Amino acid sequence: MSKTILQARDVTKRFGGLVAVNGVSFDVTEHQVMGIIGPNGSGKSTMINMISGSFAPSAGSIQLNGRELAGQPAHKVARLGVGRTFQLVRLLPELSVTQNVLAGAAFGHRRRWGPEAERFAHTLLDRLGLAQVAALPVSALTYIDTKRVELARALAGEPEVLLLDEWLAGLNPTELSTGIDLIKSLRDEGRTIILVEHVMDAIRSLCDRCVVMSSGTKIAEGTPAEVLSDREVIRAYLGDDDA
Ligand SMILES: Nc1ncnc2c1ncn2[C@@H]1O[C@H](COP(=O)(O)OP(=O)(O)OP(=O)(O)O)[C@@H](O)[C@H]1O
Repeated sequence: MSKTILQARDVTKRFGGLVAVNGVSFDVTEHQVMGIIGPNGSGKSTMINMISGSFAPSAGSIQLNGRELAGQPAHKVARLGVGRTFQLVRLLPELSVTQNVLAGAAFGHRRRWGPEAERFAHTLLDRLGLAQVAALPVSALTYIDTKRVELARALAGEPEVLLLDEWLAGLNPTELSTGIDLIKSLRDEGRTIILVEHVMDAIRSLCDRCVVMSSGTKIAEGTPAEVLSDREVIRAYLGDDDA
């Protein structure tokens, strides 16, 4: 049986009177790609932000390999083994691609500095198709390349779990198929990934399992085929009249 890497139990987040995430539980096993899907405002990003330590849960537990993440600050969570990309790219635009990736290596799960970090960064840049632009400032890159750098920065810390928050958003159809292939190649390497995504083709082709959220609550969990044919899920996406 596969080993559970991340365990979320009864996780709740309140913003004042609003319950953005309401008692959500799920497990992610080693080498699994878990999708968190649901309509706009259903609590997906809030869930990711709690796993990565950007927000402390109001209640519940999130464990990585048995260690509690809930309430830990983001830099500690990164050290413990959670790497992430952001919905809106967060890089240091004036620094070069390589320097951004080195920052990821220094502050990630397995700390690396100096020549060792440089070697590792260059391997990653090659791997992600960024070797040609390694010396350029991030501000000079195309949009998909900034997304690649975000991924390289997250991978440079060698996370045990990689969180992708709408990494494919904003890509044109050609870039989208390149982006899906890139995430597929990460999956094929055996990485453990949690991704929030709206692109259904990506969910179908990338995810082993999905958690579906609606109004902060988990309404379904299963393979993409199972959840996308679930009546309650269809109702949540399309509204009552269409279900
Ligand atoms: N920092 C915050 N303060 C107050 N309310 C927030 C905050 N962050 C999120 N919310 C609210 O929590 C709810 C869930 O938002 P969240 O961004 O998690 O949804 P989502 O499923 O990721 O949406 P989308 O698909 O549009 O990105 C929304 O009602 C949102 O307005």
